Amino acid sequence: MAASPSSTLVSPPRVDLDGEDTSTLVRGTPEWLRETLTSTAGEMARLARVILAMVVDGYGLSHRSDEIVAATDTNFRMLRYHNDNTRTSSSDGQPAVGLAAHVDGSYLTVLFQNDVDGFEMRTGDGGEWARVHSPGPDSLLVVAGQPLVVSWSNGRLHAPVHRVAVGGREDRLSCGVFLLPRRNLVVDAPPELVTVDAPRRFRPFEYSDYLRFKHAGGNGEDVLDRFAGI
Ligand SMILES: O=C(O)CCC(=O)C(=O)O
Ligand SMILES: [Fe+2]
Repeated sequence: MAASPSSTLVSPPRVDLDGEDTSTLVRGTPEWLRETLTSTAGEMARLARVILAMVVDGYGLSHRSDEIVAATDTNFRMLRYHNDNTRTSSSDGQPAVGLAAHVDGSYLTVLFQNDVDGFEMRTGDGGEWARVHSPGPDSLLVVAGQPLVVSWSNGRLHAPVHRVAVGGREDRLSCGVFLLPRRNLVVDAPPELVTVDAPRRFRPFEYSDYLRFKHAGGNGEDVLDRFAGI
């Protein structure tokens, strides 16, 4: 059996960067770190919005990008995966897992990590796990989430199943900005992306309803199809 995620994952509450109070981000941390975290999180959120606008533009919908980007929220999360050499792998040969396999419920997620790899994506439909090696400290990883698959690509983009494997010599540290549709936004494919050759793949839904369903219905790749697939 792989180790339970909760035994290795230190997950502070997510922080709403667009809300009034970001103090929970850094409660009890020194001023210099507070400033670093706040500005890092803010820049990552800005980048996430630029990338969303690029995706929207890329589908020929640049006239909509301001409106789409304005209807987003972000939150920031810091994660520490404790090194534990005793659990390098489980009895079935699988690596110990620090964060269980899931798909993201954000439009997109921008991740930054220290030099301890562990992020893995499942290739194709239920295929092998592939380790994503960080090319260096100047790099960020961008992961598409399910709302992006629905609304800004009508199924053309893929939201990968991913997880974090642990077992190295040092702790893995990562932080991520999650760019989310506003809770009451209706997530839907724009008419421009629905054609005879590419019929509508998902029914429109309110984002908060999707989140509720996802939290109750698990993290599997099929959540979106079960919830809104046509
Ligand atoms: O910590 C990581 O590298 C991945 C985190 C992640 O996938 C998530 O929080 O959704
Ligand atoms: Fe994720």
